[in-house]
Amino acid sequence: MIRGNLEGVKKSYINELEALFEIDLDKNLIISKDILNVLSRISWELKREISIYINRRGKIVDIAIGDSETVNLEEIFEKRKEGGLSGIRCIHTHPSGQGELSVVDITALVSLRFDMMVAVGVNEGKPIDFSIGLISVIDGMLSKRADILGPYEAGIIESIDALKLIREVEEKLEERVFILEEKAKEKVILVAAGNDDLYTVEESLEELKELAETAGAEVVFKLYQKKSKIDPATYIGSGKAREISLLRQSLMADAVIFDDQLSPAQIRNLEEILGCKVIDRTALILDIFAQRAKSKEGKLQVELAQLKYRLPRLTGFGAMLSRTGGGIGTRGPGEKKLEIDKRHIMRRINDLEKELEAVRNTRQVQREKRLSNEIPVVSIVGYTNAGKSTLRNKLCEIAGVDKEKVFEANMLFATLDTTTRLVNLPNGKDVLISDTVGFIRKLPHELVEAFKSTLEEIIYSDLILHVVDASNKNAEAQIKVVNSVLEEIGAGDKRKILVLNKMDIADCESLEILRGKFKDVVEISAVEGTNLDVLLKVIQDNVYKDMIRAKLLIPYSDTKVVSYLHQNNCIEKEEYTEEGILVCINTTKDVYGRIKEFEVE
Ligand SMILES: Nc1nc2c(ncn2[C@@H]2O[C@H](COP(=O)(O)OP(=O)(O)OP(=O)(O)O)[C@@H](O)[C@H]2O)c(=O)[nH]1
Ligand SMILES: [Mg+2]
Repeated sequence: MIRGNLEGVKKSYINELEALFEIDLDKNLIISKDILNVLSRISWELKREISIYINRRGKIVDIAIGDSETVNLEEIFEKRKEGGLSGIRCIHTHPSGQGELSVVDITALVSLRFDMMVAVGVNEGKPIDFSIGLISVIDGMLSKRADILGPYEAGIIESIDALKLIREVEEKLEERVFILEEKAKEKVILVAAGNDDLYTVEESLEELKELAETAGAEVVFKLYQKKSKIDPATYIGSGKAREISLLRQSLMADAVIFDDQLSPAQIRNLEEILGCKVIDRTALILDIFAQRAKSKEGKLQVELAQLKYRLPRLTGFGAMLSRTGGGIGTRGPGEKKLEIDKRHIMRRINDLEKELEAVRNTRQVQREKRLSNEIPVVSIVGYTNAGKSTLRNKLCEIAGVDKEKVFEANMLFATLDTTTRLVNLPNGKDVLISDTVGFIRKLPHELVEAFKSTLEEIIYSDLILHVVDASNKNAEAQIKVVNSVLEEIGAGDKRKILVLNKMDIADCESLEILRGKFKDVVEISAVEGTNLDVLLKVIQDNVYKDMIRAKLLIPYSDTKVVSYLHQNNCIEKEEYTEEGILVCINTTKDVYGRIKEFEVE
């Protein structure tokens, strides 16, 4: 619909202007010459200004006849970032006038935060010249002033890259907009598609909602499409995408989050259609990890994963958004901003890999030291929020040798760094218990890869405690996910104990089902400390399963061996005789293997 002062305007002109809505402009152009010619001719005939409003995708969103003051512009605006540009540019004619911006034009520009304001001088029905106004950025914020380019000759209008000019403004804004976004929660729409697998689509969306909220977003709508075939271009069908686009505008959402990993092309296409930031499940999880990572190693790993994820996605619109977007899906580790230059990124990836390699070597050394101590290592693994950290802390509380606590919280991925503590078993022997990062369905491959050095701890452990939130209705599916991640990292064959946690709040029915499906489970409540003595005993039985009892005679020239045995806490009796020290030990195969030459009957 054409708006404004239509009094006495011939129907043919209206029709001609209306036909312009059908044209898809090159989004980089301020406006095409063809359209400008039409506007100039009609404007000249009517002796009235004509304004045309174009969004970032090159779509004409409104056309108005008369002064810009006579139309309500607010209605056509897309909701954009607080403190940022509106996403709409305005091009208007000055019939029998100059292509210069008037005070009214500049006021409209700064108060409505247009991407740009362009005035075109028209004479004898033809465009003559034009000027461009862009809001000046002062101290990282949009000011009340404008920078004016031109006037230029109308003929060159197609040679100017409009998006480039807009981006330059936004780049200067970047920091401020980022801060503003951190305060205001981003409104997001969640979308899932596909068939039910382990989870139903609804359950999957529920989990995505928790993830989105963990990342700091506000979910304004959830929708799903049950579909067996995924559209290679747009993931969901393009009709559905257009539907979401309208929904997004009416709900004023800032981003749409998809419950899957999307290809770079899918993200680009969806951003085009939806006109907003598109975040996939991987980017979302990476974002949460970026917020959580505390240790140097954790940060390095997350940054590496993010860069590897972003590298193939740094083109076109996406690249621009990743610079100006801020907020969910684009947060970097720490305060650091990601650079868009691919070469920079490759270099950074290279450096990170080297740094991580060094960290990995240190871990290796620590591990070897630990192995030579022969203290068995027990890794606690499980789905995120299963209660791993709570259990580790509780075990330390009742049997710990050192007491430093691990962060536990009712949120996803509270723990990112593996932490290891010494716990004393009922038989007086020690085990090292390490808490690990939680697993999740569709764990991004980039993360598994980057977190290898942390996850390697699991491969080298003697026993795995697989903690399950028995109160979660998806417990069984979560068990499967954890098992498949364990397979993926090469820990599939490790000795495992299934620990059903949160017995205090689990309902009987689902417990029965779990008990029926999985044998040899230990049922506990980490919070209430129920059955932890049983768990410790089970750990002991497993870790010290292949214990060997032996009697040794160690000559006084080899007292080092005795200290070694002491270190490993395996001496049951010690007696000083004339020939040497007589000791009875109860120990693991490994320790036994090292000292068996001293065995006596
Ligand atoms: N009712 C009940 N709540 C529990 C129990 N164990 C843990 N929780 C709660 O579950 C939430 C998650 O506990 P965490 O120990 O942080 O879980 P986690 O597995 O370490 O989670 P991530 O580190 O995020 O992967 C917390 O709010 C705990 O208080 C339990 O036995 N019963
Ligand atoms: Mg934890």
